[in-house]
Amino acid sequence: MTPAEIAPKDRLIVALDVPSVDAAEAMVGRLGDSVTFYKIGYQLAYAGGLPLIGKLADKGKKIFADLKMHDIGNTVTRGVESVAKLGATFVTVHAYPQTMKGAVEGRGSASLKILAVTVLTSYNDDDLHAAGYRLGVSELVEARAQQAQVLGIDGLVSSPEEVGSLRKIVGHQMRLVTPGIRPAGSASGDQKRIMTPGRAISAGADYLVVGRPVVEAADPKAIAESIQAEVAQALG
Ligand SMILES: O=c1ccn([C@@H]2O[C@H](COP(=O)(O)O)[C@@H](O)[C@H]2O)c(=O)[nH]1
Repeated sequence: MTPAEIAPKDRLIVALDVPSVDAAEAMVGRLGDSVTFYKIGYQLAYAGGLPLIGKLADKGKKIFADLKMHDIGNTVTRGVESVAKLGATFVTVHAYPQTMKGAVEGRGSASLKILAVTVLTSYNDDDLHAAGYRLGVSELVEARAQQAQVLGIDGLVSSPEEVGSLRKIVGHQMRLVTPGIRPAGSASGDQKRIMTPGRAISAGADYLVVGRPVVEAADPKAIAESIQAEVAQALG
């Protein structure tokens, strides 16, 4: 599927950042047919949420397993081989060369797509320097994107702020998936590189990941639908 063929509604990925499988199933029930794509990350995965991948996939939903793997190459390869059997559409690894190489090997010819997390959206230049990096956010994101492309990674996770420069590097061959999305007026929380849904799509993002603004809303379905409407408007 080319990016242009992705329906506006399918571009919203709701992060099921909730404490239990029961809470996740209740949220999916409240969102109903409005939301087609879900992300399962640390909070739910470590609360027994991995079997939900197959369960939701059987109901026609797409699942992004945001496991952010990072280990020695062989362990990543074997981990990705296991995830490939769960029914997820995307899985994340951190964008380190050995890790990405191991992940591509583990994916083999499976339909699972590997996304490399470039620089977490809660980081700015100061955070990177404090962690011992010489490069700033934009330089590190670009360097990692180039490595990811050479290694055969399917897509990149970055903030929407980097999407314009990433498109110039990777063209339309790789999916660009952006957390750090905040509808106008919503709290940024710990996110430091943020954008509204409409601006992120106009910048060239393929998918938007939204957690707290949806799952902590009084009416999650209404917020999800308003984000999808903003996406559709930005796509024209
Ligand atoms: O760089 C990254 C990579 C992953 N995430 C994940 O996305 C969601 C965002 O949730 P919000 O509540 O909308 O901030 C969350 O699950 C993160 O683990 C990210 O934010 N940044």
